[in-house]
Amino acid sequence: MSGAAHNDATSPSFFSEKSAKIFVAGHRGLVGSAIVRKLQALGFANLVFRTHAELDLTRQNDVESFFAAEKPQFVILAAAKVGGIHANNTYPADFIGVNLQIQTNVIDASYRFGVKKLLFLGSSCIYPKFAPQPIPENALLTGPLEPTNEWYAIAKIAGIKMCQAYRIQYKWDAISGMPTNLYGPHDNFHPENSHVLPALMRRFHEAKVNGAKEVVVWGSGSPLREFLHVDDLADAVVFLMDSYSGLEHVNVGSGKEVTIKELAELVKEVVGFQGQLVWDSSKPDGTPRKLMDNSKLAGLGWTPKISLKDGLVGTYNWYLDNVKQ
Ligand SMILES: NC(=O)C1=CN([C@@H]2O[C@H](COP(=O)(O)OP(=O)(O)OC[C@H]3O[C@@H](n4cnc5c(N)ncnc54)[C@H](OP(=O)(O)O)[C@@H]3O)[C@@H](O)[C@H]2O)C=CC1
Ligand SMILES: C[C@H]1O[C@H](OP(=O)(O)OP(=O)(O)OC[C@H]2O[C@@H](n3cnc4c(=O)[nH]c(N)nc43)[C@H](O)[C@@H]2O)[C@@H](O)[C@@H](O)C1=O
Repeated sequence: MSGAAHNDATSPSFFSEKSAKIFVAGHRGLVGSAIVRKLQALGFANLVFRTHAELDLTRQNDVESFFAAEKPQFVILAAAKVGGIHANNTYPADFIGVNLQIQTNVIDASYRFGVKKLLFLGSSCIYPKFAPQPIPENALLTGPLEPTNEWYAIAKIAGIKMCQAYRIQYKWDAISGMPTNLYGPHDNFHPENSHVLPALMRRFHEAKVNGAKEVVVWGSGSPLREFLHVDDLADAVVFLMDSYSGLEHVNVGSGKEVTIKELAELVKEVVGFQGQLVWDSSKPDGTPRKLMDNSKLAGLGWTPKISLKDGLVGTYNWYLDNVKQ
């Protein structure tokens, strides 16, 4: 599917609108907080936020009242029900239901209350479990999904399609970015419900301070994952807000993959844990590989900057300053 045929729904340069009102939904999360840092660093001075407690985005009437009162000009949708493989597998109703509600309410209200441009965030899990590697954007809907995250993936696919439908029917500038696995400051370090990287960072840190000899790591260690620092993702998001107005979603990745075993060894080294890894094969591996084809974004002129090693060191320093007890 080509975006070019529907490139008629465009906005003036995002970067030239530094005083425009921008709603960053999910501004306290991993991604939302990085986008806020990036926008502030670029000089955007009219950002609007609501915490989950102030505005539950699953509540349609409250979302509409917010848009009617605030009338944002741009929306970056980084609010979602998010979690790692265990959370996705354990709470399927939340992952499909909450995400469909949030994105439907925010996308529809954005259109109806005059937002110029919206960016929706999906995830690399939208692609079939056995998609060609690296995965091009047009692999979407070409095969069965990975069962551990199909509920979340279906919601995210619906979000992409809703943006496309509003773009086609209303000539409205809604775009979608598909990030790979992310990490960085303000990640969720929950022992069970988080993603692998923060989970291991916490587990190795706690083992180091408690003098434990072993740390348990889930699965076989053989799955491959592509990791991108969230500050690179935020840079890509503002780049897309400025440079892209197409129908098709855009992959956002680092282009580099590691096995979970290699990741575990790297996190162990950064944290300084001296003991052994023990593999818990009762836990699911999930999809075997999901390296994204980033050539579309590279062709538009964007590439990532932060290496996994540098990103891990920075994230561990942030963890030491902000999370550990
Ligand atoms: N983390 C990752 O590896 C990846 C993330 N993404 C995408 O990036 C986006 C952001 O993810 P990430 O930052 O990691 O997630 P986080 O869980 O860190 O942040 C999500 C944010 O959404 C808010 N939120 C959740 N539910 C509601 C609600 N009902 N009403 C209002 N706010 C709500 C949360 O607030 P509260 O905590 O108070 O509930 C939180 O601030 C998501 O769309 C996700 O799919 C894509 C690929 C990978
Ligand atoms: C971003 C992405 O995130 C999720 O998909 P995932 O990539 O499978 O995510 P994950 O980070 O949880 O696991 C990656 C791998 O790592 C292994 N693993 C080892 N030890 C731990 C561990 O301690 N915790 C976790 N969570 N995983 C571990 C784990 O068994 C798996 O093989 C989706 O739900 C999906 O919806 C999505 O979009």
